Amino acid sequence: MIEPGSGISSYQKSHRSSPPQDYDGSDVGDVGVIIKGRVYPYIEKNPLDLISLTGFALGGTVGLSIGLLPCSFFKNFNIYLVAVSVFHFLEFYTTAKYNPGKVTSDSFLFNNGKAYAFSFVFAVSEALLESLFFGWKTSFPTWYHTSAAILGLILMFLGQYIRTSAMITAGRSFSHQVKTSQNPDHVLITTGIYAHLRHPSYFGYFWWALGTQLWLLNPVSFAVFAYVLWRFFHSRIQYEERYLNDFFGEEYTKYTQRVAVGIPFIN
Ligand SMILES: C[S@@+](CC[C@H](N)C(=O)[O-])C[C@H]1O[C@@H](n2cnc3c(N)ncnc32)[C@H](O)[C@@H]1O
Repeated sequence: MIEPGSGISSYQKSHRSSPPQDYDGSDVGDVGVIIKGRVYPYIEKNPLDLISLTGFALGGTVGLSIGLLPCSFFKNFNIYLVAVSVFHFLEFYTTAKYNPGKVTSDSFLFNNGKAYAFSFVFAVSEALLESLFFGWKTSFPTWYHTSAAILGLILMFLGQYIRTSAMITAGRSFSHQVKTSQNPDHVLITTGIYAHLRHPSYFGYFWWALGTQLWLLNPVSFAVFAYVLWRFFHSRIQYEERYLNDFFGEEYTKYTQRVAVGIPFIN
């Protein structure tokens, strides 16, 4: 897990003996270093062998899922695997490009807790089991099966777009872990997608995840995801906003009065 900033820079922590002359000593956040005025990822938290293998596995999953589409009996499942792979790839890529001081191998967001892994296995199991036993899953017999799948696909595109836009807009103020102490480079973001949604990356993920279950025509997982994700984001937003109020005071309070969250029943 990423440690919160503690006043002494990550570079100083890891290179206590002799920093190079072009190191300007600034604390850029959690794990990055500044060399010649540019922020670089901290190498010890970015094992290149693991990162390249993860990239290969994600690319391989996309390639295989698309390549096997013609002989797949449940094509929505192949597209689902593509969407999940693209999601995990974009988590790392966007952090690496727009927030390099905080990128680590955890930025792929695979180590996201037991509940996350369990919900993936649950959704995949439901999709595959039902597709074996229920014809409606693969043949879309009525307009509402087709409409649910199309709505799911739209939510997946929209949710992914909004989540990635949020990470790009927030830049160095974004972190996968909620900050409980303010880093020197943490500024309040209220522009771009944050002018329309108060927690766009949560909004994006919430609707993306529900979209995947509509696309898979997974009624049980859809209900479970809706309940679990709503509860998770409800408490996470309350927790996160306590610290944002501490960091930014009245400016943040005014922002919360002006901009909504966009997840039902979360104010
Ligand atoms: C996983 S990011 C999620 C950001 C935001 N909740 C969202 O959904 O787009 C969590 C970090 O973002 C920071 N954060 C949330 N909203 C912010 C804002 N409007 N400006 C700056 N930082 C923000 C929090 O302090 C937290 O450490």
